[in-house]
Amino acid sequence: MKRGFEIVSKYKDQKLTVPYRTTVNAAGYDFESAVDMTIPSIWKLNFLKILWAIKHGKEASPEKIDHAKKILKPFLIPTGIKAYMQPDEVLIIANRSSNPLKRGLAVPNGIGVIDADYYNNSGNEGEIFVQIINFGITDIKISKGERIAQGIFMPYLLADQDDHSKQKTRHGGFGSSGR
Ligand SMILES: O=c1ccn([C@H]2C[C@H](O)[C@@H](COP(=O)(O)OP(=O)(O)OP(=O)(O)O)O2)c(=O)[nH]1
Ligand SMILES: [Mg+2]
Repeated sequence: MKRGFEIVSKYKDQKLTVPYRTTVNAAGYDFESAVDMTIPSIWKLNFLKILWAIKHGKEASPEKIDHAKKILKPFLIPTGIKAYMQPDEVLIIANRSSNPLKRGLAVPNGIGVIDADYYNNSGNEGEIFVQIINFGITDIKISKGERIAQGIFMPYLLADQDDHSKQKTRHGGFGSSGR
């Protein structure tokens, strides 16, 4: 077992498909969305943010601010997939090139870096999410089973100055190691 994909336990009975390549020499394994979801247009989201700020201004309570942050956050599409690989390998998540052209969907982090130690981490079992922003003017519906991004396994190199004392055990993703 060198590298590959598994379905995370939360989705085990939901008939998900593990990522697959669609042509003989494709570098990327296509990932499908694990859920139906709508990605609202960023224009609409920003408009809502402005309305919200005008309404609540500085007087908003911390609870209200938390609520607003929740509904206005960038969208993470769950894939229900985790990836195992060798310790000196990484899985790069890249957008499909058709997404910006046809649907106005971009990956705001440019590429996603899925670390080998993300697999089976204690926080979220290593579920891979695709961060997506809809820069178009209409909301976009994503259906369960629709291909949304692709993952490419790569080897990575260490620097001469690599400092073990800075390295902790991973317990999640998306800022789990702090700011
Ligand atoms: O598009 C992405 C990018 C990252 N991740 C997961 C896997 C990765 O191993 C982990 C951490 O990613 P990264 O190091 O890029 O983010 P961070 O903001 O530095 O978070 P952390 O503090 O958890 O390292 O989040 C995803 O599921 N999808
Ligand atoms: Mg990190």
